[in-house]
Amino acid sequence: MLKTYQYDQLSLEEIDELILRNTDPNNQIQDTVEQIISKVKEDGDDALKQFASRYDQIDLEQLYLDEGEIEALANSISREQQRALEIAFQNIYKFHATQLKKERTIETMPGVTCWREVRPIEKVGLYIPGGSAVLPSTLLMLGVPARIAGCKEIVVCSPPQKDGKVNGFIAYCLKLLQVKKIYLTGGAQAVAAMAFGTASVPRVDKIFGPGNQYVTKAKSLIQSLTQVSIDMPAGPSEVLVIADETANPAYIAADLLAQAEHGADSQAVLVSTNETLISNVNEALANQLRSLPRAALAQKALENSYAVIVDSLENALLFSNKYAPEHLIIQSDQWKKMVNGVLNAGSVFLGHLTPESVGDYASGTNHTLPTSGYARSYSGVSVDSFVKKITFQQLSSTGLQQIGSTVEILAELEGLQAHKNAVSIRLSDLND
Ligand SMILES: NC(=O)c1ccc[n+]([C@@H]2O[C@H](COP(=O)([O-])OP(=O)(O)OC[C@H]3O[C@@H](n4cnc5c(N)ncnc54)[C@H](O)[C@@H]3O)[C@@H](O)[C@H]2O)c1
Ligand SMILES: N[C@H](CO)Cc1c[nH]c[nH+]1
Ligand SMILES: [Zn+2]
Repeated sequence: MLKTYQYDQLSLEEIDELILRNTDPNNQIQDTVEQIISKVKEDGDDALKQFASRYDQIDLEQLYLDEGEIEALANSISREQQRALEIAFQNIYKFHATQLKKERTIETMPGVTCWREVRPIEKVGLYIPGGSAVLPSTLLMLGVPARIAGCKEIVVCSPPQKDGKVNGFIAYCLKLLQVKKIYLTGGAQAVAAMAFGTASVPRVDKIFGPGNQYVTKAKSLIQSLTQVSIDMPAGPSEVLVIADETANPAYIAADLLAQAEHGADSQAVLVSTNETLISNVNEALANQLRSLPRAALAQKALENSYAVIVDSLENALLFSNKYAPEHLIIQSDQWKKMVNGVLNAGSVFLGHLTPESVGDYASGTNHTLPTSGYARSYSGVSVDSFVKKITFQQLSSTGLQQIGSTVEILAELEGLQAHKNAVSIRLSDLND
C-alpha cells in the first residue's frame, strides 16, 4: 500500500524531490490567503463574520465567548475528561517549568560585566485548530508555556462550531489556563485578526499555533507584512518511523495512522532496513484502517506517504536528517546508539513502547512542532518562544580602561569616528 523506494537507487535529486511536502506550486493557497488578509485588514469584524459564514457555516452575532459562557461549557464535560486534561496540563507544566533557567553573569574583562535577563512577550495570540478536528491539547501546549513565561495578555482564537460556540474541552482548558475569553474565528482570518487587531480581537505581538496550509501560509505572510512575529511554520502533521527487524509491524502501522488521520495533507514515512517488515506494515495498515472512523482522511494521507528500504540504520538516519520530520519514531533495539545521530527532528520517540501520541497529549513535551522540513532550522514551541532575552552590560572605571583602546581601534578600522569618540570622551575624563 505504501509506495516503496530503494534508498541506494535514488539519485540526490530524487531524494530532494521525495522529501518535499506541502508546497503550493501554483500559489493557489497564497492567493486565497492574501485576499483573506486584506479583507480582514479593511473590514475587521465584518470580514471575520463573513468568513465564519463561508468556511465554518455559522452566522455569528458576537465574535467571542465570555467567562460565563466558558464556565458553563467547561462544566458540561465529565469528571474523567476533566481529570485527563488536568494530568496533561500538569505534565506539560512540569516539563516546561524546567526551561526558565537563570544564566550566569560574566565579567568578560575586569570591570566589564555582561548578563542576560528574560522578559515575557506581552501580548501573544494562540491559534487552536478546529477544522477537521478540534484540538484542546494544542491549547494546553501553547497556553502552559505562555503562562510560565508570564505573558500579560493571552488571546485565543479557534474556529466556531456549528452552534457558534467551542466545545467543553476547549472551555475546560481555558479555565485551567485562567483565560477568560475566546475569539470565534479560524483559518487565515484569525491570524490576520490577531496581527492587525479588529474591534473585537486584540492585536498581539506574536502569533503561535499549528494549523492547516491556510493558517501556516497566513502566519508566514503576516510575518513579512507586519511587525508581528510567529513561532514557526507548524503545518500538516507528519511522522517518520525508522524501524528494523526488531520492530512490531502493528505498532508501526498504528503510529503511521495516528498522524495520517489528522488530514489528507499529512504524511507518514517508514524507513526500514527490512523489506519483509514493510510488507507486514502494509498488511497491518489495511487491517487497522478498517476500524478507523477517519479512515478516508488517513487513506488519502497514506496515498501521499511512502516507505524507503535502506541497507543500514546509519543510512536510515541519513535519510531522516534530510527529511527533518516533525516527529521521528525509532523502533529498534538499537535506539540508544542512534540518539546522537539525530540531527534534524521536531520531537523524537524512542523504543518500541513510546507511541507518538503520548507526545501529542500528555508526556509533557510540546506538540507544536516545525513541519515541511523546517525542523532543519526551527525548534518546537517552548517557554523560550514566549520570551525575549535582553542583554545588559555595565562598565566600571577599570572596565572602561581595560576595554577602551580595543573599541577605539575597532571603530577606527571601520571608519566610524563617532563610535570611537563615545569611548575617548569618557577615557579622557577618567585620565584627568
Ligand atoms: N505542526 C504541528 O505542530 C501541528 C499540531 C497540531 C495540528 N497540526 C495540523 O494542523 C492542521 C489543522 O487543520 P484543520 O484544517 O483541521 O484546522 P484549522 O483550524 O487549521 O483550519 C480550519 C480553518 O481553515 C480555513 N479553511 C478551510 N478550508 C479553506 C479554504 N478552502 N480556503 C480558505 N480557508 C479555508 C477555515 O477558516 C477553517 O476554519 C492539521 O493539518 C494538523 O495536522 C499540526
Ligand atoms: N500530532 C499533532 C502535531 O502534529 C498534535 C496533535 C494534537 N492532537 C492530536 N495530535
Ligand atoms: Zn497527532
